[in-house]
Amino acid sequence: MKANSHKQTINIGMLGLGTVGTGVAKILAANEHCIAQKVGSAVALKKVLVRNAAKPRRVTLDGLLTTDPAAVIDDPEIDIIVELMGGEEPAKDYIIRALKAGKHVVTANKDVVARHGRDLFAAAEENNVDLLFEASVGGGIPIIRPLKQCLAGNRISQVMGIVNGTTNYMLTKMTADKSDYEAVLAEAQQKGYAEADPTADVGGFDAARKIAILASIAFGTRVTLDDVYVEGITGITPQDIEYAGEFGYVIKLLAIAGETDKGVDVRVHPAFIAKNHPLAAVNDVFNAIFVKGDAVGETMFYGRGAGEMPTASAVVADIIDVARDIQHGVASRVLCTCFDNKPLCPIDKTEAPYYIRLLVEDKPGVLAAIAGAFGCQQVSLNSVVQKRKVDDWAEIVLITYRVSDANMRMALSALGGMPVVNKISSVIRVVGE
Ligand SMILES: NC(=O)C1=CN([C@@H]2O[C@H](COP(=O)(O)OP(=O)(O)OC[C@H]3O[C@@H](n4cnc5c(N)ncnc54)[C@H](OP(=O)(O)O)[C@@H]3O)[C@@H](O)[C@H]2O)C=CC1
Ligand SMILES: N[C@@H](CC=O)C(=O)O
Ligand code: NA
Repeated sequence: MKANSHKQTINIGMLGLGTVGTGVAKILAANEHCIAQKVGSAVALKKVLVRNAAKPRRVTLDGLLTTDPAAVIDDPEIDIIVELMGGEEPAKDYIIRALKAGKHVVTANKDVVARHGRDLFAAAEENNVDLLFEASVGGGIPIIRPLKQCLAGNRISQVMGIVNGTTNYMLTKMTADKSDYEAVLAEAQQKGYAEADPTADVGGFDAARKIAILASIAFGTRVTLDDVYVEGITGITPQDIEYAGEFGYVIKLLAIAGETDKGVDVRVHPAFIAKNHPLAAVNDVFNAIFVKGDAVGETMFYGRGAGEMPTASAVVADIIDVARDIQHGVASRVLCTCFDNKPLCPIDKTEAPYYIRLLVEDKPGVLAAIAGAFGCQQVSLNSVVQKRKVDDWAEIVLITYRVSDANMRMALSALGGMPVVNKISSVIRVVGE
């Protein structure tokens, strides 16, 4: 340890005291002694920015709350800014201001990292400070640090998993208890899993931000939110969940990134996944991320992907890492790792088997006509089921063999134009076959 850089107390300025901020304050207080042992000095909250200072809080932080961002960011005694406000602005502005003021930054904000990572890392590098964001993906699961450090000797070929706790909680309850969509979303919000605007969760954008961050690190090329193909779970119905079960699958919202010969494939969409696949057993708020490397082979990271204490666990670990760097007089050791500029694989070049549910006229020859429309686009049918009627229409459910997204779109467009087809109710990819 460099004697001249040793500090008695490392001061934290926190921006935000909501679900995660409250967890961080609790851990810093409860584990004060062992954190101090690990760092070699005290680590203390000095100021906390909130929007509404009069709001009741679940932690007592007498005299620390402020509604003035400058009182935190510009305080010369604050060493580390911990940003836990969420959203792109003003969070991005505050982070950049802090980095430019020579402060280290820890954030859980995937919105900012997924869209503005390049600017943030440039500012951190220019000012020779740390920028850590372990909580931004997978909540309490270690995944950023493993990818950047523990697996740094590998060429990573695939990262795939469940990275949104809210939707996994919802799909689990909708599958196991046949719970109503709106009711389970409200439960996930009440438990502190959902984003301030939960359309980011159910629309797939939260998972898209996370897979953009993971893909950037895994493949060493900048992937932003705008590069990710996104479908959420808003169209998933109890009928789809039931049919999935009958065919031997469960429905999960998957985030997938792979380096292929067509480019870097990065997408988020609901998927049928076989009941015996390890991801099928990842339930409730749990997340799991598979990473495949050329040396290590397959690894899987599993744990709670959202919620107060698991997320705060990752934030506090980052704070400890930065505090150790401060005590050792080092910084910005592992910043941006996007050394390449790789092309992206367009979604229409990806391939999968598909589950399709549609309503058609209930008369002879219709099934043959539908099979013919698929056949014209090289889509072969693996299984076809007709189980019930909806009003006067026959509900047909089918699973195709593997086909390109482009061919599937053309087949669906042809089907949509057929007079015997009333409605294409659902189209969901099958993954892991
Ligand atoms: N919740 C979770 O499970 C996880 C969250 N994250 C990320 O962590 C971050 C925080 O999430 P979470 O704790 O759930 O969010 P909350 O909405 O619970 O808390 C946000 C906090 O920030 C404060 N705040 C928001 N905007 C401003 C502003 N403009 N000026 C001052 N204060 C502001 C709020 O103040 P006030 O209290 O006065 O309203 C509140 O204390 C987000 O980036 C989120 O994506 C990451 C992983 C998991
Ligand atoms: N809303 C997010 C919170 C953690 O990132 C989720 O549900 O996973
Ligand atoms: Na994490």
